[in-house]
Amino acid sequence: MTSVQMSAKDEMVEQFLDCASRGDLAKVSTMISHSSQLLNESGRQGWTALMLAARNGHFDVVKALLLNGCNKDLVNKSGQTAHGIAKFWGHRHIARFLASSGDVAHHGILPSNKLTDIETYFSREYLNRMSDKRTDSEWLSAKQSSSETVFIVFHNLDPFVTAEPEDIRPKLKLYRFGRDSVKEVLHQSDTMVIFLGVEKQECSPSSPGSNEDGLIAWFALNTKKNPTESLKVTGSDSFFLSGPMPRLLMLNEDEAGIVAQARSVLAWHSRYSFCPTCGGKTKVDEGGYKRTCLTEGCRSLHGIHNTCYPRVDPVVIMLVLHPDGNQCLLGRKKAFPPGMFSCLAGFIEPGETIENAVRREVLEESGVTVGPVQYVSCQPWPMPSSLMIGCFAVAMSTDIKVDEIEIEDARWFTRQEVTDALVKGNQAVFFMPPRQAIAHYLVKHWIGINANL
Ligand SMILES: NC(=O)C1=CN([C@@H]2O[C@H](COP(=O)(O)OP(=O)(O)OC[C@H]3O[C@@H](n4cnc5c(N)ncnc54)[C@H](O)[C@@H]3O)[C@@H](O)[C@H]2O)C=CC1
Ligand SMILES: [Mg+2]
Ligand SMILES: [Mg+2]
Ligand SMILES: [Mg+2]
Ligand SMILES: [Zn+2]
Repeated sequence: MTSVQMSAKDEMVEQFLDCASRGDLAKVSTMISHSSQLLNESGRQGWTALMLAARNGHFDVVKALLLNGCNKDLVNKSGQTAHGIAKFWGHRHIARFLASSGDVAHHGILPSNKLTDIETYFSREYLNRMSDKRTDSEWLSAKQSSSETVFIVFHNLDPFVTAEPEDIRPKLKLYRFGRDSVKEVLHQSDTMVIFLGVEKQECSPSSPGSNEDGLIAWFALNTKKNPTESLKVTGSDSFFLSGPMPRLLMLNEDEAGIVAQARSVLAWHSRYSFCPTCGGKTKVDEGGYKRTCLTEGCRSLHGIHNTCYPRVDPVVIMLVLHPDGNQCLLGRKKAFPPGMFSCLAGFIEPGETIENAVRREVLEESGVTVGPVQYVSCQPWPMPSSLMIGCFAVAMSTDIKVDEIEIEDARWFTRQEVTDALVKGNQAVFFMPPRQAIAHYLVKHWIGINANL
């Protein structure tokens, strides 16, 4: 190696150590991404970047260095580790972090990556959406007139259901109408009709000859006026499932997914009557999955516009885990029923990754800094059209400062406390959202109870 190369390397190490010492996280991260060998380099007196960052209280830099795999056990010429240095200079969080869980990703704070398949309520796909058929208007109208087609009916976005008395836990079933029972409603001018899909072959073995392709199509209708009088209903215990939440959580699991799909699309139609680009009238296309502007020359008619398609709002919902691995962070929104605590959550903003949304929302709502984020599972939430993205997140700081506008209280709860809340129900000091909510799944998964139970 020539002396020029040597000095270039020395210069880079010096620059790297200087950035760590000053807490320049952006520069440190860029330099590591170019040369990970820098991580364990040392300068004067054997001080590494980790020691310098720990000395000067730069938590973010310490975190980044560790997450990138630097060795936290190195000692300088005075025999000090980064942990000893942080402790000596009074940076409590850093010392605690370095001591107990410095190498967070590998110290078992996050449950193992090997997740059993978590199937959340609203996520089961009972139907095959057959999106390729949405543009086949002939096929769609043939299916609408088929006697085997199933229609489900909503009134102001509330599904028409029937009680299943034979079940131990009372569950509601969607009332499945035939073509003739909804004929009148289908022809009313305020009725919105959308195509949902066809029954998967394994749940409806085709009976040859009964109809052309043997596929049983499902459609959903929504009306503004109460259509009860025009519907032909047999049996007595059937009704529109109206009232406050958690009414939609009372459906059987197979059909909850159908309602998630239908209700979100129907809610979109009920809210986006006019073209968001020009304010003009629109027509419904593609089996209800598109609204096309009727104004000639409207910009929304060229290219793909998200104003024309049903919306989905991504939300992060996260169980924040304490660096000690034994506590999790739960909070209370003012609107929650007294005594209920849940995971923190928030809408993902434009141009934001899932991980950054988790970090931002947790910091905004609780003042806690988050490091590693791990995706766990997700859940469609059709009130009206969120996708709840469930994650675990490891806390890098533990002091709580709630934002007070959104969250009225946030606390660390031990494994034992959340286990009691899930198992003991009313006798526990607090309670969690019902088992159908993804917050419940996340907590169960963390404490190692089968989340699908
Ligand atoms: N199942 C559970 O345990 C929990 C579920 N949630 C759900 O997660 C969702 C998001 O949580 P939040 O804490 O309310 O979010 P958040 O923390 O982002 O705050 C909500 C505020 O964000 C703004 N906002 C930004 N984008 C929005 C959008 N697309 N739609 C509506 N408001 C938007 C509004 O000002 C709103 O008041 C809500 O639908 C909530 O019901 C929230 C907490 C716990
Ligand atoms: Mg929130
Ligand atoms: Mg928020
Ligand atoms: Mg927000
Ligand atoms: Zn338009």
